[in-house]
Amino acid sequence: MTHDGTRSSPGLAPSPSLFQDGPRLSVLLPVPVDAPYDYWAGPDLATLVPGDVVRVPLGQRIETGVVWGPGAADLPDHKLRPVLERLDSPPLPAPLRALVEWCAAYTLAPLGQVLRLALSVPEALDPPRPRAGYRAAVTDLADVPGLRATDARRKALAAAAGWPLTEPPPSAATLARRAGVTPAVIKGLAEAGGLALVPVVEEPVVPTPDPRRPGPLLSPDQRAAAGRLRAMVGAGFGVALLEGVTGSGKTEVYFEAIAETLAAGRQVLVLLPEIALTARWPARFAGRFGALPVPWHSDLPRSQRRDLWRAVARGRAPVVVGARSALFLPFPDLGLIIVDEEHDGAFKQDDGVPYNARDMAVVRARTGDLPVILASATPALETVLNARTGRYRHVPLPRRHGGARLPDMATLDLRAHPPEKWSREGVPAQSFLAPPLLDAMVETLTRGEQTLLFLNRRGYAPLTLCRACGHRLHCPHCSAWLVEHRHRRQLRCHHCGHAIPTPPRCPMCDAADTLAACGPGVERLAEEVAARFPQARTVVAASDTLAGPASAAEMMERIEAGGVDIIIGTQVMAKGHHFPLLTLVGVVDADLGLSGGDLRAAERTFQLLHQVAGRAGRAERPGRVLLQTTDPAHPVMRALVEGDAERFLSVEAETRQALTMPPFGRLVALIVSGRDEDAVVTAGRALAASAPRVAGVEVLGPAPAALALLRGQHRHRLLLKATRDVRVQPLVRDWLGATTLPRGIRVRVDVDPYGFL
Ligand SMILES: Nc1ncnc2c1ncn2[C@@H]1O[C@H](COP(=O)(O)OP(=O)(O)OP(=O)(O)O)[C@@H](O)[C@H]1O
Ligand SMILES: [Zn+2]
Repeated sequence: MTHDGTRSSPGLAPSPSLFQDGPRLSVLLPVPVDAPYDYWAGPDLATLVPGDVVRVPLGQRIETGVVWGPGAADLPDHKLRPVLERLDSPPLPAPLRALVEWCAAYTLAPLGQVLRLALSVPEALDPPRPRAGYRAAVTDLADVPGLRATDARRKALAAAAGWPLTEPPPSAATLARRAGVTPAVIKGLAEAGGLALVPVVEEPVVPTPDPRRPGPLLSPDQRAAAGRLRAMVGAGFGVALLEGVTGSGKTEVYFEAIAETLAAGRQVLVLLPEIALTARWPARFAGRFGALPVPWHSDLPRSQRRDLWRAVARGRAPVVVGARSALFLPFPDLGLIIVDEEHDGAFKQDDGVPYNARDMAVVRARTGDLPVILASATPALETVLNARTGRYRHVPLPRRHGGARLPDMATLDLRAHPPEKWSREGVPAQSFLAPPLLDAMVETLTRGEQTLLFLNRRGYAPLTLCRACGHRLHCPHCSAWLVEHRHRRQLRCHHCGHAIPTPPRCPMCDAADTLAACGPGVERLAEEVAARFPQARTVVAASDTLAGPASAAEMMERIEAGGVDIIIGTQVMAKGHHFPLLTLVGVVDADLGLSGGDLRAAERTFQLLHQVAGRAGRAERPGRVLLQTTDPAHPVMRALVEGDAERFLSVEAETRQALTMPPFGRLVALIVSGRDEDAVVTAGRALAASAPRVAGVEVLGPAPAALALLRGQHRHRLLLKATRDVRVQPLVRDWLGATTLPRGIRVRVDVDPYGFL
């Protein structure tokens, strides 16, 4: 992991005048190419500078690209094609171009493909299309020849004449509403010449947060932390790890650094995992600064993204809060980056360019010479080590705000306390809640407090099995079981989305009524809770049961206001939320994330469960957490119960060091995929045979990937493991460059792989 600020960044060297050697320059196109192409600028375009957005011919097409630098001169003059035009968009800022270069060099993705992340909304580069506005063309209707002065027309003209000059001329609909007439009246009057049609280019209105609004009174701990973060603003590149226990007020503290940056007139970027579902963050920000931040994520409508992209590029968006892709927005004057929940795996992008937004945020901070704050209650091991070695400033918040205590954690051994069946219409049904957890739920309900049952599994049951023949229903395109979603009466693949209606008979042996659900998902848990606590107000919160950000926010408000007794939730409930009445957290299957060969399985489970536990007892009432497990002695369970993150991380670090695993070593995964399994195996073996033989480098595999079949593609994996001093990128580049792949076979490179799918 190299998000440590040690490598030099390409592209930051001052670019010489582009036209030193004649009007030749290079243009990078957002297509999968490794380098920019040369073009000729012509006398009209002699003022082009790097970053300018231009249109150029490419083959038979016209493409939009970015002026990257002087030409490479590897093409004779007469073959050069001309730049067609420069678009009226601010140049892509130099620090962003440097990030694009860095990201491509690090991830080995084609340079043009990374540029595409920065030009994610191409229509934002087109000149904004004007809309029709109407203003009065006459002072009196009598001045319009041949027009009958009706009451409606009079009202329309009066409304247009009275429109404030400080505001853009209104649309037909707006003016009609103001005048109390139909839009047809407005249009008719315009045709007759009583109103003039004017083109109006409307800039989206981005509200301005006010940094001078007073924040809450900070505790001495918080004040000290905020002071250190404030001091970093304006002082150039620096990384701080803001490590605060759950409920310690990390958000309030980094808000102070945001205030400092805004007061200096610079922009702020806040990266959050799963933005759509943490809809409370913008409201909280607005509470502090009196205006909403600009949101950025893939669920926004395209037209809105176009407007926001433009606003950011023109420096008119003071604060952007977004998912990882917000990192590639063209901020002209970024002054601070915050990565909240920095340990979250959602910052790693798995398809397209496989980058980790947390690491790239550090790179962006360096290319822009600005500070970045990584906030977490359970920072990633690599971040902790960077803080320990002093590479990052460590800013701790050791206590919960307002004297709230951290919750009491205990394991609940499922072998000693097996769940007891409950009765569904007289038929015994399997239970997933052990008696001590049920007792705790009863106590909590009696006190009028809330329970969160945490189970990180969507749907009704993760596996459906035929009791007659033993057949397991799996996805035809993936090596994965189909997950039952009982509400929708479907079985779905959570990897490719394949869905079938729940079959009435076994598709293998055709027996009727033999298909049985195995294991719990949140829907199945909800069924048990409804039967055992019929009076309780229960909600299920999972990414597929929340209809969108608005309904998620509505549910969170209801929970906060005490309108819910029992919450059954997946990881969307794990972080960020602050529910004062929530005092009991039951983790239904604490062992769930620990199986599988994932390098970070233990670390991730620890982080996730710690986060979930942190939802309990955040206000006056103390909280309690019960972890249902079959292995209470597991180091993760012990670290959680003993509240000893430090020791857990030390053990984890020792283990990884012994195995030269990240962050003590480097990993690059190569996924070989194709429709024909034999061809995939052969290509995998050929790659292994030509693997680099260098000291400190080891190549493992090929072996079937954990998802050996995904969307109909067979997948085998090779893993290159190297000591930290090895620069893996040139090795992998040469290795793949020397290999010719048979048709239909693809190799996907993933530097610092996260998921081990
Ligand atoms: N100084 C303060 N004055 C008033 N309220 C505060 C103060 N500090 C924190 N709080 C409140 O305490 C709660 C927890 O704070 P916050 O959400 O910032 O903590 P956090 O460390 O980000 O929590 P987590 O990591 O668990 O999400 C919030 O409701 C916040 O408004
Ligand atoms: Zn599938």
